[in-house]
Amino acid sequence: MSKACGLLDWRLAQDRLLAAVAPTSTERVPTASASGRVLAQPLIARRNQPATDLSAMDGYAVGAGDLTGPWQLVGESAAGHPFTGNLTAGQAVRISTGALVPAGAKAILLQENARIDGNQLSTITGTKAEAKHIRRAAFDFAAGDTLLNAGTSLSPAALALALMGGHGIVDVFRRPSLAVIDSGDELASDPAATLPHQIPSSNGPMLAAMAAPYVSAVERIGPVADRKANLLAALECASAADVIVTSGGASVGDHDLVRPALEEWGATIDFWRIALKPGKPLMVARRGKTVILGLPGNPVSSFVTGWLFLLPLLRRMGGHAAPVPQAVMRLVEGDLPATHERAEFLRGIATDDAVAPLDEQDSSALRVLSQANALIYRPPGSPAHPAGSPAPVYLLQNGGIA
Ligand SMILES: Nc1nc2c(c(=O)[nH]1)N[C@H]1C(S)=C(S)[C@@H](COP(=O)(O)OP(=O)(O)OC[C@H]3O[C@@H](n4cnc5c(N)ncnc54)[C@H](O)[C@@H]3O)O[C@H]1N2
Ligand code: MOO
Repeated sequence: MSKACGLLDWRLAQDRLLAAVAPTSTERVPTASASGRVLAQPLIARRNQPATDLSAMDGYAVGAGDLTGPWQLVGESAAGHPFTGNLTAGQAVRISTGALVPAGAKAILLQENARIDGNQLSTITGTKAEAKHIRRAAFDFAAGDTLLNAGTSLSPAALALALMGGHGIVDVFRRPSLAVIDSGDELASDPAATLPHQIPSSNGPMLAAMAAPYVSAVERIGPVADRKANLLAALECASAADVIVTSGGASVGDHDLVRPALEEWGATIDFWRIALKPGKPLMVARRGKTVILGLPGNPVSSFVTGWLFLLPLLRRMGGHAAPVPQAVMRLVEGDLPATHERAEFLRGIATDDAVAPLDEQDSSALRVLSQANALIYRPPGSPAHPAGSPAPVYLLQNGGIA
């Protein structure tokens, strides 16, 4: 735990948020459209793969005996059109990749090594038919094998595996619904018509885009004026959502009304303000089954807290077994200053073995955030970090989860 006075350690805050939620219900969806959905049950193979021995190459399946031939051609086994006879010694059939290896066949002669003369098949000198070109029945998996565990998110490969395992429909967790509220008198909804005292309201669309893979629906509300009555009306409008996320108005200023509005709305504040930079004014509250995340308004603070709290929350509610981002180690190209009471997530550009911190680390600097592909993690109370030594880094492209 950090030494921050009055500020909650960000990992404890994350644990506390996630410990209080669980997936609620499941649904059955066609596997082909279940990309990114999370399995509610272990996926057990319903079939052997492959179901029978198959050829791995185009060529000729040959019967028992001398693997250098010659053989007599007696038919063809094409993909989807098996040869139904039984090959005896000295016999062969034309075979294509993926076609069923006929009964009695012992090896495959590659097409490139074959010489054909009428019905007669022989090998090019120095070559022979080989058993290694046969894919054995059930070599990939057998009926009854556990292919994927509950809590696994269906990657494109896992989705293909589920189909190959005989599952046209999968049991998955329902995803939560989300409402996103932007608040602040200075926010303009039309970025092309922004007056000098205004700024475009970018957090809501950013958070909605980040959350999109993990939610059943997103409703965007606002921008909402800095008046408690308006915030109360916005919360009421969002009340059917499983998760409500607000941005802005979370700090200590006179116009930071999210906390009083939540309290008046009947929500219980779980915690407010954590030892995190950027992202100190994070607030977590509940009303009934609804979880409310109050994120800071600064765009980078909103992004970082969205990434560290909102996305893990949505993943956990959607049944994901590993909802939090995982760090990798990279050598830092450049000195980093000491940190104080707050843990810091610095924007950087990571390559295969190194990470370069970006110059501008202001919590409103969107240009640098959009250039970054990684967040460099600096624990609270860290001494200055010398260039060339390793630090934990969270890669942003894949949500930090391999
Ligand atoms: N006296 C103190 N002042 C501040 C503290 C503090 O502890 N004491 N904390 C600072 C920190 S850290 C942060 S982070 C910010 C967060 O403040 P709020 O969550 O109350 O956010 P706002 O004041 O409403 O806005 C901050 C900044 O972000 C812009 N913003 C807000 N909403 C959006 C949006 N939807 N899209 C784009 N940009 C948005 C807003 O215009 C402000 O520029 O407080 C510090 N202050
Ligand atoms: O926490 Mo604020 O998010 O440092 O800018």
